[in-house]
Amino acid sequence: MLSLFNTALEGTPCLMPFNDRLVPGELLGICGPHGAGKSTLIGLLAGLYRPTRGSICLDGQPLHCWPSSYRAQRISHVVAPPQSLADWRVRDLVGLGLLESCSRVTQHGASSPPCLPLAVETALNALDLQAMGDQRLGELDPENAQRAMIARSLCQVAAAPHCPFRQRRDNGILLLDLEPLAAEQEQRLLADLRTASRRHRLCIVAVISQCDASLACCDRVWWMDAGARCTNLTPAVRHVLKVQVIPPEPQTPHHKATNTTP
Ligand SMILES: Nc1ncnc2c1ncn2[C@@H]1O[C@H](COP(=O)(O)OP(=O)(O)OP(=O)(O)O)[C@@H](O)[C@H]1O
Repeated sequence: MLSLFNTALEGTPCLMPFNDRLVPGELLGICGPHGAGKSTLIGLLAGLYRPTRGSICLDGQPLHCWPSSYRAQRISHVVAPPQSLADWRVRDLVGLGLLESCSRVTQHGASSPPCLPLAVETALNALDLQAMGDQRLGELDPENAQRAMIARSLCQVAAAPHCPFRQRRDNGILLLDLEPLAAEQEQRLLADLRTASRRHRLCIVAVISQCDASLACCDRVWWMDAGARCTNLTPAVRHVLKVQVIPPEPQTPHHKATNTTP
C-alpha cells in the first residue's frame, strides 16, 4: 500500500502537503486544469521525484528505500507510447513487462518464465487487445496503443501472481499519465481498468481529462489545482465537481436587462 504523509514537493514543479493512502482494488482518478500538478503527483508516486517534505511509503517503508528491482514488481508508471517502441509486436511488448520485473530469470538459467504466455494473454484480455497481439505498436490507433502500454504494465505488476521468478506477490500499483482520449474512449478504458483493479487487487491511479466520465467510473477522484490536492471526491458528490468545472453560462441580454431592473 502507498501512503502519503504530509507529502510535499517544493520548487518547480511543486506539490502542497497532504496525507492519504492508496487502497488495493481501487481506481483513483486525478482531475484538474493544465499545470495543476497531476503529472507531478504521479511522478512522486512513481519515485521519479523525492518529496522535499513528508514522505511516501510503500508498505510502511519510504519508497526510495526499496530496491529498484522490487519497486519494478510493485509499481508501474504508464506513459504515452514512445516512438522508439513503434516496431514492437504488441504481444512481445506486453511480455516485456513481465520480463522487466523478473530479476531472477537469468539466475535460474531460463530464457523466460514458464507463465509468460498466460500472463500475456491475461493482460491482452484485460485491455481487450486479443485481436491485436500480432500487430506492431505503431500500427495501432492512439486508443489501442495506449491500451497496449497499460497491458505491458499490467503484465509487469499483476498478471503473473504465481511466477516463480518474482520475489513477492503483493498488490500492484499502476500509475497512468497518458494522452487525453475522446470522452467515450476514456470512459471505455476506465471501465476496463476498474474491472482489472478488482480482479487483480490493483490500485490504479489515472490522470483523467474528462471529469464527468472519471466520476462515473472511479472509486475516488482527487481534484488538483495550483499544485494542491483540493478535494477528495466520491461519485456521491458528483455535483460538487460539476459546480467547479462547468463555467457559468454567459448572461444573455435578457438576463442583464432583468438584473439591472430596479
Ligand atoms: N521540469 C519542469 N520545470 C519547470 N516547471 C515545471 C516542470 N514540470 C512541471 N513544471 C510546472 O509545474 C506545474 C505542475 O505541472 P504538471 O505537469 O504536474 O501539471 P499537470 O496538471 O500535469 O498539467 P497538464 O494537464 O498540462 O499535463 C506547472 O506549473 C508546470 O509548468
